[in-house]
Formats: sequence, C-alpha cells, structure tokens
Amino acid sequence: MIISVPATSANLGPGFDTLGLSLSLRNRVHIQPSKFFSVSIKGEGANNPRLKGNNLFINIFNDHYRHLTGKRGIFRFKFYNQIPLSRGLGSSSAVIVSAIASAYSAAGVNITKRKLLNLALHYEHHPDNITPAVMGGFNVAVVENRKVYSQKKRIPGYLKAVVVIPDKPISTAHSRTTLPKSYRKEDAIYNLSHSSLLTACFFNESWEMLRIAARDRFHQVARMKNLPELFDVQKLAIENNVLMSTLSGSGSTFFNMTYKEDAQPLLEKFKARFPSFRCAIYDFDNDGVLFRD
Ligand SMILES: Nc1ncnc2c1ncn2[C@@H]1O[C@H](COP(=O)(O)OP(=O)(O)OP(=O)(O)O)[C@@H](O)[C@H]1O
Ligand SMILES: N[C@@H](CCO)C(=O)O
Repeated sequence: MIISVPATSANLGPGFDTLGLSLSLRNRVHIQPSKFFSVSIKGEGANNPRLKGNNLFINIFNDHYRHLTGKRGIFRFKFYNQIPLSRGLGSSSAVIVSAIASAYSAAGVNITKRKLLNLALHYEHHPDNITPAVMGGFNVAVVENRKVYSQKKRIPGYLKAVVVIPDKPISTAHSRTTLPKSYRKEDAIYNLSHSSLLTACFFNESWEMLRIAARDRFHQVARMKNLPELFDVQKLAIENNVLMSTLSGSGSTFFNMTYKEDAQPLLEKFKARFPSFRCAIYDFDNDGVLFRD
C-alpha cells in the first residue's frame, strides 16, 4: 500500500497556530509485509542517518499498529520524500499523519479523516499543519477538549505558491521558545482581526485584500531576525505585488501567493537575487492524505 501526505504552510501571517494550507509536493511511503524489517529513504532526508535509526514515523506506526492488532508486525518501509526537513513546510506533520494512516491501512482498519486528524493532534498540539495535511486546501482549525474543529476551502488552480527555501533549517520546537510569553491587547486585536479577514478572503475568493489581511504582529519578525535575508525576500515579494508573502510555519521557508501568470516572473527574480536558496513554484493541493493499495 502507498500513503502520501502533502506539504503544508501554516500560520499564513496572522493566523498563528490556526490557519494553514497544503501544497502539491508530497512525502510517499510504500509499505509491504516482510520477513525482515527494513527502511529505505529517497529524496529529502536520504542522507540523514538519524532518520534510519530513531525514526519518528516508525515509532508512531509501531504504537498504532500494535494497538490495533496486538502484534508487532514486520514491514519493509520505502520512503520517497519531497518535503524538506525543518524548513516550515510541515515535514513533521506529514510524518505524523502518514504514520497513523499507514498503521491503520496495514492493520486493515478503516479510519475517517476526522479521526486521523484527532489522533495526529496527540503528536503535534497545534492544528494548523496537521489539518491541511489531512484535509487538503485552506483550513481554519481550533482545538477544544483535545479535538480539532475545522473548516476547509478548496484553492482554485489559477493561484500558485512561489516558495523560497533557505539553506538553513529552523526547528519549530526551538523557534517557539524564542516567541514572547504574552502580547499587548492592541497586537492581539490586530492579529485577531487580520486572521479573521484573511479567512474571509479565502472563503470569498477576495484575493486582492490578502495584501492587508496577511499582516502579522505575533511571530514573523522575531523569527525572521534569525535569518535576516528573509526581510529582503519579503520586500522583493511585496515590491512585485504578490497577493500575500508570509513566513511558512516557523520558517525558514517564505511562502508567496500569486496569480498563475505572475508566478514565473517572480520566481526568476527570487532566483537571481537569492542564488543559494531553493526557489520553486508549486500548485496548491486540495486532497490532503491519500491512501492507495
Ligand atoms: N521524512 C521524515 N522522516 C522522519 N522524521 C522526519 C521527517 N521529516 C521530518 N521529520 C522529523 O520532524 C522534525 C522537523 O520538524 P519541525 O516541526 O522542526 O519542522 P517542520 O515540520 O518541517 O516545520 P513547520 O512545523 O514549521 O512546518 C525533524 O527533525 C524530524 O525529527
Ligand atoms: N503554528 C506553528 C507552525 C509550525 O509548526 C508555529 O508557528 O510554531
């Protein structure tokens, strides 16, 4: 069986721990019963010895498979990873979601997307990456009593993501420790109002107003100071009139949204200005996790 999960871009500026969307690059895992346990990794993380030893996927998979079947099970896992690690593109959410989905598939137990999402919340306590990873599209998500309540909007094909992926990783866990412990009331209202407007813009397809709605006072500037070139990335994007330009998750990637026809010219400008960063155009994903026999 093959399970695949898309990359995600969370926060989207003001929607800290709340908003996220999914992108068309995916991690795929192929699982087969076998006489011997084995792991092979192609693509992102292939040269990372930590991923073969204490692999987050294998640990979560084993927990769920044992819980469902009462057995340990021996499998051959082949990973084909497109999502860069620790770059703010939801690599950890993709691993969590794919491990749970794989365990249910391997055990022959059906699982709804809603249940999968709530199980994923045990491993990642903010829902903004796991929700689009499971559901696809743009999502607004909140947590009440350890359950995720979310709404999804499909993203039209005439929009593109132009992403700038720096060569330096940022760990989400570390990055969260650098954020303020409290916020001024004015800043809380600023983010609440902008995040609400941004959500309405997506649902009403009012893309032009995103330029105002995507502004943030909670987390971006503090995080961008760790990699000051990101201020230049955002400046270049805004000068080129993108619809929105926000730090992706906890960084280090910058996410920019444009109309289809504006994506390639913007990409060329990013490549010329930031030659050591990986710059790419992606479609948006509206499917989320996919199961295939
Ligand atoms: N393909 C993978 N296989 C196994 N573990 C992975 C894989 N990708 C990511 N991880 C685990 O997730 C960690 C990265 O998670 P982290 O939350 O810091 O970044 P991210 O999810 O890429 O970014 P963000 O949450 O900001 O979108 C890695 O250090 C590793 O432990
Ligand atoms: N909302 C999360 C996204 C990264 O996982 C954060 O900003 O830390």
